[in-house]
Amino acid sequence: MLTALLSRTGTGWRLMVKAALPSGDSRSADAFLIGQTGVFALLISDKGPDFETANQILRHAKERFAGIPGPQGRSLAESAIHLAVIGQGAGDPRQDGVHWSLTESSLGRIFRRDALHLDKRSVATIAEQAERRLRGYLPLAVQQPDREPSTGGLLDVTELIEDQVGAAQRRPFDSWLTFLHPQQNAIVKRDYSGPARISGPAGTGKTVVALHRLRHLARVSTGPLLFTTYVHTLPSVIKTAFDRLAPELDGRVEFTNLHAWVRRFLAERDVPVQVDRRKIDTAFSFAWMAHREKLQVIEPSVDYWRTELDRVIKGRGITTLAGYVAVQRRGRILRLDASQKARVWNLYEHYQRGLAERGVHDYNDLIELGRTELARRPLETPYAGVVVDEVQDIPLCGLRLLRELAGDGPNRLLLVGDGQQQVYPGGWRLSDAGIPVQGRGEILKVNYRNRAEVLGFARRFDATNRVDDLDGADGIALRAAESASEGGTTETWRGTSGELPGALVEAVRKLTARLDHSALIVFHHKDLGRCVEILRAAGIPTLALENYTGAADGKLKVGTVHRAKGLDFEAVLVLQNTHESVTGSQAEEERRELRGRQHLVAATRARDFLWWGVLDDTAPEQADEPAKAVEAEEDCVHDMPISWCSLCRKPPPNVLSHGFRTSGGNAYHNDPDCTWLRKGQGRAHRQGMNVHDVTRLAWGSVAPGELEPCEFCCSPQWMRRHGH
Ligand SMILES: Nc1ncnc2c1ncn2[C@@H]1O[C@H](COP(=O)(O)OP(=O)(O)OP(=O)(O)O)[C@@H](O)[C@H]1O
Repeated sequence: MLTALLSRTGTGWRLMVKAALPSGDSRSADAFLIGQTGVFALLISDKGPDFETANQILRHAKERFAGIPGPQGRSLAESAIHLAVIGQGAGDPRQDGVHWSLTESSLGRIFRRDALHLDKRSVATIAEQAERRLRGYLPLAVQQPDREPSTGGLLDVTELIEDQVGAAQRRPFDSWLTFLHPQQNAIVKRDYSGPARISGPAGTGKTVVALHRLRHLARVSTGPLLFTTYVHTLPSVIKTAFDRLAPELDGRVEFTNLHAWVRRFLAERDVPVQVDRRKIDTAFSFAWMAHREKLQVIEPSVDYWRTELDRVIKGRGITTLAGYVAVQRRGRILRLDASQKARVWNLYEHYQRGLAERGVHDYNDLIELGRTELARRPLETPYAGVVVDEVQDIPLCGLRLLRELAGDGPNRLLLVGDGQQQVYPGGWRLSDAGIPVQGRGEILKVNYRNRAEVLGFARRFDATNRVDDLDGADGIALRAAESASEGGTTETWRGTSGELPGALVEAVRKLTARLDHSALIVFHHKDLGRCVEILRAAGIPTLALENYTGAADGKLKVGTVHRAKGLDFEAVLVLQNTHESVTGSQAEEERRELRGRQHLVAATRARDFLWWGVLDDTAPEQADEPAKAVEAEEDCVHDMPISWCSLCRKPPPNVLSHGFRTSGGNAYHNDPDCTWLRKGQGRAHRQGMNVHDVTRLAWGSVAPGELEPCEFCCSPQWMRRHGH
């Protein structure tokens, strides 16, 4: 056994062995092995230690290695220290999450190159410190023969192993796996008597700390653990990172998004639930048709009112008009008096009837069903800990559910997020959800992700925080974050749709980062379609962010900011579209705030390089060019239905062949037969336009009259801007 360990010292591993073996001291390790995969306290024993002994040996190891300084004022994290028991009778190598059980033949797991956490310099620094701190241990190493290319024996074997794992070896070191800021280190182990909150600006390591803490909780508790978030793409990427941090905890922590968790829970309990996006949209469209006139005089945007239903009324679990009248609508700038709220309530009731008639639930209903079921019969095996990341985007009803799921016990609930990065509308106070965090709020301030140049660029965005980061107290803005790394590059571009293909492809080609460590982020689906088409034509491989799991695949990641939040990439390209209405209304002010936060999120996804492109087709001299007219048609920025002819209730004409006519705020086809649908459908697909409802119509899932104009496209401003 010792020979096998000694042989590794020829490839940079450092070994320290107890001076007297057997020592009869069962509270400390027989040996320590330090290398690029971490620090291993080794116990040579055929019979695995009991839980208490294993913890004691680990504790001893952590005490000896605690606080070993690393780069940038950080110190060695406990997660870098492992206990491995090596003997004859080892079974499952990841037995109980506290120690690894290995035999001589499975010893190689320690040396696996797909889990490199430390560079060679850090290994040397830690070993030097360890030699000073570990009394009673002797450093041992093989004599290094002069390494001729033809040298035979042991080193050849290890070189062979290195060759086999060459690809994995080349990956960059994620130093967050082993070195944490003292404040981060403290949060990982802190005991919280109730729900706790980690806030702090983008890139300050909130998620990193949450993962270290999950690992810590897994070791000090026995129940299952849950990591959840609102975004459905994030959990799988975070799981990949967690597997690198704590490979021994395989399966102990569940990573899933909130809605997926509720769906699974309801399925297990045989609670019928029917969520159908199309039917939900249809129910809303009908309700809107019936009530829009009364609401448009307050605020013309259909989006605005849908958000009011989703995020305020249903998102906050309001079920009576009196409750709605009384509520403070956090995150909404436009004030509504009681009579205006009564009009909104009519819309809500109509919508609810629509859902019931169609036998469907929306996403808020799903959460409420989950809450009801949980109250009826709590979980048989409660979670030992629940971590909620990107908490700022979770609706209030979701927060309530998570609180009920986690319970009030110590260390049960950890809420992680940053109000400046809210990419969906709305707002809340933690106290609204009955979650008290006083005295258990942590704020991280050192940004480790973005190099100084990138951080400087992102700080320019005016991102108003509309959720409370510390239950009433203000959070820390990105402007106040400290920068941990120098350098970085930013580039900007501004141009028209016609110039975009050349500029975008050039920007991608110039990337020095690997394509799969890079991403393109946009803010609207139609820009996404446009960019993907450009990249496809240029032969650049892409992967939609919704399919990204953190695996390396050689492809550029592409998606909207909603899918990119919480992630980071070495290089990021962002495409902003200047097309925004300018009515100066309060609702628009809210949209502008939201956009500011979304811009901040997009910019802070970049570690080293940020390309910020601005698509601007509004230059007056270009307005009359025929080619631009097609672009104008594509310029509906909403995911809502595209414009409909007020006369025949069919989709809009292709502006080149038919054009619009407006009267009294309505839009009419110029084509008397309104044949746009038949002619335009294929074209719409090809152009990556907002074809959502064209397709719905073609599938027959809705009747023409059920759909509504996109208020943005049909707005007088839009018409004027595009010469209609
Ligand atoms: N202690 C650390 N040492 C080195 N790098 C770190 C450390 N903490 C965080 N980082 C780096 O910063 C990046 C951002 O960390 P993380 O995603 O946890 O930040 P965050 O605060 O959750 O960010 P956001 O709110 O923007 O999603 C990590 O991918 C990691 O590379």
